[in-house]
Amino acid sequence: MAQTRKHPQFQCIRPIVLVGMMGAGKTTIGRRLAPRLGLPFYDADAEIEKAAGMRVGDLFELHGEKSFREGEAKVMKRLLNGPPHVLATGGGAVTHAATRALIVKKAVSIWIKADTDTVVRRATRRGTRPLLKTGDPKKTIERLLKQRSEFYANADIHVDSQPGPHENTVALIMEKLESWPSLLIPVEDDNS
Ligand SMILES: Nc1ncnc2c1ncn2[C@@H]1O[C@H](COP(=O)(O)OP(=O)(O)O)[C@@H](O)[C@H]1O
Ligand SMILES: O=C(O)C1=C[C@@H](OP(=O)(O)O)[C@@H](O)[C@H](O)C1
Ligand SMILES: [Mg+2]
Repeated sequence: MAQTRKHPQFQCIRPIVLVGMMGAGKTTIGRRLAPRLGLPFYDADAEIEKAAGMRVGDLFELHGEKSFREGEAKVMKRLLNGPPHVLATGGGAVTHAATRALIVKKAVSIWIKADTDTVVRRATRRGTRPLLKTGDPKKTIERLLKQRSEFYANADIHVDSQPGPHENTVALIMEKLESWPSLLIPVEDDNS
């Protein structure tokens, strides 16, 4: 569900897209970042689930990864062609060439990074990631990271997932966005 809070000091004029591996914290951090920017929050997986009327795991099981990727690309296109927002992508969204091009054209992208063991621990916690249900999760993560690193590395901003409260990672991202040219535009204070 989209969440907005008005920010009195600036308007963020481009979508902010979070990329990175499963378990890096895109959904968790994105949800907290959006109100700081006065933007609505969207999670690509949640949007796919809404459109398909089923959970990501069931989509993979019933229709396969290819069909999921098609749905994911459609959702990314719809959101990125809309007004500014914070968008947490699924870890594999960047494997789609048109999606990558759209991110470059429309958004400021942020790669949330975490080491492999951290990613494995976090991503396997709830058993909701179909790609980690079979085989050795660590080997799967290492393989996917090899395939995807060059795409993640193309992100405009790189941020290491911070230890401690989520707010630490949000604060680091805010710092970087504040110095990103022509992104946060000052707005008039109505009361002045
Ligand atoms: N900086 C962090 N420190 C500790 N735990 C985190 C951090 N970021 C995310 N998590 C936890 O890791 C798990 C996966 O996070 P999630 O936001 O779903 O990742 P993603 O969307 O990138 O797959 C969640 O349980 C979340 O609370
Ligand atoms: O890395 C991937 O291919 C996937 C990541 C998941 O999202 P998160 O990155 O939010 O876990 C979800 O889209 C699906 O399970 C596939
Ligand atoms: Mg997520």
